[in-house]
Amino acid sequence: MRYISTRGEAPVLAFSDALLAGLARDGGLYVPEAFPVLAPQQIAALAGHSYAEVAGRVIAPFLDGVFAPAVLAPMLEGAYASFRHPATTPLVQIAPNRFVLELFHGPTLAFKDVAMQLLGPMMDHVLTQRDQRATIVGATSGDTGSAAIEAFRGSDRTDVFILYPAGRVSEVQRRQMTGVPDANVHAIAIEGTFDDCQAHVKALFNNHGFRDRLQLAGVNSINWARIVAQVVYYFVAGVALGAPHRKVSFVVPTGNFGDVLAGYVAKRMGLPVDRLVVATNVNDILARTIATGRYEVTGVVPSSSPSMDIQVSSNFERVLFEALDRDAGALRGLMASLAQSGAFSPPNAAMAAIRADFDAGRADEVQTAATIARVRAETGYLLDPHTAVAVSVAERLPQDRHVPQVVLATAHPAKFPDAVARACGERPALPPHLADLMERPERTPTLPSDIGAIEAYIARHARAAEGVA
Ligand SMILES: Cc1ncc(COP(=O)(O)O)c(C=O)c1O
Ligand SMILES: N[C@@H](CCOP(=O)(O)O)C(=O)O
Repeated sequence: MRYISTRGEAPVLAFSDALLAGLARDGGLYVPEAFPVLAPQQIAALAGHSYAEVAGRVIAPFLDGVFAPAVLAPMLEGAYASFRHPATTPLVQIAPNRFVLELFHGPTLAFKDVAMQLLGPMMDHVLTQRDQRATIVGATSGDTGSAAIEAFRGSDRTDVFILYPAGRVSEVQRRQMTGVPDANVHAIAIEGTFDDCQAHVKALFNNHGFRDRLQLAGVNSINWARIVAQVVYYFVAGVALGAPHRKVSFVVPTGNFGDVLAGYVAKRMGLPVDRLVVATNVNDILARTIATGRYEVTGVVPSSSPSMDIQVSSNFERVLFEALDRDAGALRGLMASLAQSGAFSPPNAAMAAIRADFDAGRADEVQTAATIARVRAETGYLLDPHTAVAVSVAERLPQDRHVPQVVLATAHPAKFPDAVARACGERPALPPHLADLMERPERTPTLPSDIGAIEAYIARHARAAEGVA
């Protein structure tokens, strides 16, 4: 399996290079040359296996044989041993034919751990083989940052620089990043929005001199390995609910489009997915695009689901590439229009292709809070605000009673205690391993939203340019 850029002008890479590359050198995103397909018998045979075993079978076709089976199996076992639930990502029924897929049992209480706990050892393995260091740069609206820090803290091969929007993540999210003492971890507050942070990360990759000197690597969902690792839980949930013999729909709280893209990849790989529902908060660029056919960036509005306070949605580029029949030139045109005017309109045929797989909806702040309160009162289940956005959207869509609907529960409610308390009067407690989080000393510089200042900070603190000691 080789990896090509959505913009068609970057080198074709093997998996191990795509793993370390982050953004492609032409500004595009890496995708596999073709999607591997699992036959119905192979999908049926996933039933009854552990999460790590299913992961091995789903991920293997993407890996180019980079990891020998004797390396990959323990890597996967180790990654998912850090989860606090024996099923890793359990399904919980909350209504007739509606389930939540709990993705938050990892160390930092959000779905990002599912991929990041694997990305850490994968990168470490490749860097060790090459006797190389990397400088990891990432942007976060709250969850990617803590998951990446947890996965890479203390590593001698990597320094981690995470840009987060000052004052726009929850206190728990901030402290999970800033309360980590390891010297290779740098959580940097940026005076701007998540979109600013993400634009800066892309600018760092697009500065090829800086990128090569610091050996930059990315852990956002621009990294294809993040997407692949997330494909696994769609198979796990689908098989548990009857796939390949029965279709399943997924409702996905969405910001950067990485998670729902993983569902699309699962479908392309043969999982019988009926609908993929993109659920947004008031930052609804994706819901608007799917409704109107025009992708138009507006300002980011802070919400009670801050991890989805995103307007420039990176991975939409990957699905657009597919919808354009992989016409990289046409994609470059749309991206040039985005850069120039903050908007583009895909051709009608591309929008029709997108709508063939995706539905979309939005939930505002009142709907989100009301959903948390009502679901708690009616079922006893406590939703986090991101999951509540998706449940609210799911409840307002027509549902096929023959198709089970899975809502992805992307975060533990204890990450957002203030928003949950405002909604239903209860303040969820952090699990024991984070019980002292609020007392841990914080370490976080604040920088202006300025690429020069960010580059200078990273260059001063990264060890990659020095080589391996
Ligand atoms: C809790 C939570 N839910 C949903 C999302 C949206 O996921 P994606 O950006 O993959 O669309 C995020 C951030 O990515 C998140 O942290
Ligand atoms: N919601 C994310 C934003 C970054 O998304 P990613 O999937 O591209 O890493 C966050 O919580 O940081």
